[in-house]
Amino acid sequence: MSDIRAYESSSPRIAAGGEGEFGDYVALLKPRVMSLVVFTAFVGLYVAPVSVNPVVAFASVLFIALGGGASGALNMWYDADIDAVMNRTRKRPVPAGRVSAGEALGVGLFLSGLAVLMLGLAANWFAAAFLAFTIFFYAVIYTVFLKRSTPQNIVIGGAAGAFPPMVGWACATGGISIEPLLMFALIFFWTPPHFWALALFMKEDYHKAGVPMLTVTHGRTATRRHIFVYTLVLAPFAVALGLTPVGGPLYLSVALVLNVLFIRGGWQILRRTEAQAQADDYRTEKGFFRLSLYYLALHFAALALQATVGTW
Ligand code: HEM
Ligand SMILES: CC(C)=CCC/C(C)=C/CC/C(C)=C/COP(=O)(O)OP(=O)(O)O
Repeated sequence: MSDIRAYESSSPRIAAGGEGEFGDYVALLKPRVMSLVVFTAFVGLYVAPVSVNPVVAFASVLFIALGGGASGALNMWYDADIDAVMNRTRKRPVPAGRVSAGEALGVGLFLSGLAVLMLGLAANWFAAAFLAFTIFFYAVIYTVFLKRSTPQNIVIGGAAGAFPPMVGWACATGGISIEPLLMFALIFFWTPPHFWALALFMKEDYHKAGVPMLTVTHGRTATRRHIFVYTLVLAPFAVALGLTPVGGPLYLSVALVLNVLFIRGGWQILRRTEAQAQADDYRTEKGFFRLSLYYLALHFAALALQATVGTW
């Protein structure tokens, strides 16, 4: 029996079905995380060198958002057993018994199908197929296979979160080129420091749930080293994007400042001892996690602004 089915049958409220309210179904779609995913998809579409009918653009972003949300519901269906154990996630609708696992699966599958179909009709079938692949990557490759089996889970799984700007670009152009590939690289190499910073101050959660996050398998010192190395690997991709046709002086200046700050943050994380971190309740690590969110949002905001005022 899979973990999730074992969990469902041991939980009568879940097996019997929940009494979810509208807000619970919205929570299934992980709206806060997806907001940044959707923003990167929008920017991918917006900066593409093809003018898109505003209605088509709006519909495309809406259906990408729906697909992203659907993949979140599928993740919550499969991960209900893990989510029930971790403090951060135990109040989610499925582990808390407000929505049944079956319902989460149904919502996830239905919205995935709807989003892919509608994106195909609104934009093009290449973009729709790419969206379908992205949902599959997050809900199946990351959630089902990688998350529980390897500390490289989020490194490889991070690709799912890095695809949306490519999907956005594909909506506008019907294809892919170097600019969306660099946007992909920007998110792909950003994800490990983003997540491992959080894992540093939430290690107990993952340990309890038996999820092989790097902090659990290799310890915090190794995780600190990994974070710093990724900030170094990330910077050239972020800056290189500014040298492509979607770049310009504004983006480049923002990227330079953000990458200096991010590398400095990674360096501070590296230099900290566990005793120091515990003494101030992981203040630096929490600050670095917050910085990671600004880092990505501001890169994409700068790209959009650059496209508005004019690129190279
Ligand atoms: C495999 C890749 C990733 C992992 C494992 C990961 C993990 C996490 C976790 C565990 C949180 C904690 C807070 C929460 O539950 O809300 C979080 C927060 C967040 N993540 Fe990620 N993340 C990943 C990729 C991404 C990507 C690609 C984006 C956007 C492009 C993103 C955007 C966010 C945002 C905006 C938050 C803050 C949510 C809030 O306000 O609470 N993450 N991430
Ligand atoms: C368009 C489309 C399909 C987008 C998908 C984008 C995507 C995969 C974003 C990654 C999101 C994310 C928060 C992963 C968290 O890992 P987790 O699920 O292990 O986190 P948890 O512990 O909070 O459940």
